[in-house]
Amino acid sequence: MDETLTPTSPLRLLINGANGRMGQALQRLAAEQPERFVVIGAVTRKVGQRVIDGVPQFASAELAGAPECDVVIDFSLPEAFDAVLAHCVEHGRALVSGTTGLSESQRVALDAAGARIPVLWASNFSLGVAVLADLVERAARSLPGWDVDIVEQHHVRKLDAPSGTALTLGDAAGQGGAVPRYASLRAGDIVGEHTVQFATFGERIELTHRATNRDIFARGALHAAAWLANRPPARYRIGDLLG
Ligand SMILES: NC(=O)C1=CN([C@@H]2O[C@H](COP(=O)(O)OP(=O)(O)OC[C@H]3O[C@@H](n4cnc5c(N)ncnc54)[C@H](OP(=O)(O)O)[C@@H]3O)[C@@H](O)[C@H]2O)C=CC1
Ligand SMILES: O=C(O)C1=N[C@H](C(=O)O)C[C@H](O)C1
Repeated sequence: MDETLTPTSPLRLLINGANGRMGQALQRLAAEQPERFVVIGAVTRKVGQRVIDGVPQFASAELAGAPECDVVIDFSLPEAFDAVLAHCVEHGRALVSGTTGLSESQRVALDAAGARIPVLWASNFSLGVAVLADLVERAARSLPGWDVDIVEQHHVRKLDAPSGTALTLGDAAGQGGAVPRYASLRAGDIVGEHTVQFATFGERIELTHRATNRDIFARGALHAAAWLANRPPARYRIGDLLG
């Protein structure tokens, strides 16, 4: 029988931070593709608010009681991260996380979890930023001695600064030998803008990514979940997903 014709069940997702901006976008986009995804649980501190039809809700404090799923998707805050990571490790569940502002010890725990579960964390799930990071590394390598500055702009409700993406772009510049500086602006409803500026006497290069809709991040995370399900335990990165 042609395996491409074998019907497959939709991927069962548990969403952590379900009432947040990203949590809501994830549930809406998953519901638009019922043949690919089913949200079997929304984990939230606010059970009963912004209920999405047919999605069972679970209190954040009772994460342990959440049902069996294929992948947990977490877009929350550092305060909520330890519990969701521990839950995934304890129950052997694959984890996709985009939560930024993690501490050094949380990053160490994330890396260590890769020995037990498939886990993919990324500061930015857009294709454009993945390409930008590559361009930044190449530019930094080609422009030794230039000043490298990263300017990020986000909506006023964003709590962490510099953004996770800015730090990722800074790491890319660092791979190319630069020592970047950061500037952060919080204004209005800006979804996310990152400029990496390379400057020297008499000339300047600016590489900019502008996100105009956070659905790009949610789509990327759903794509990552489908990719991660059933992979062996490891600490995966966005580059693994993109090839
Ligand atoms: N990697 C990427 O591509 C992207 C990453 N992000 C990151 O994702 C995260 C979420 O962003 P966004 O959705 O805009 O933020 P929101 O503030 O809208 O949502 C965060 C949610 O996390 C949950 N939460 C917060 N504190 C706690 C806590 N102490 N215990 C349990 N749950 C908690 C809440 O869910 P509830 O209300 O349901 O309880 C809250 O609504 C941020 O770290 C942001 O930087 C954002 C966009 C893209
Ligand atoms: O909080 C946000 O909104 C975003 N956070 C991520 C980050 O910290 O880089 C990704 C994106 O820029 C939106």
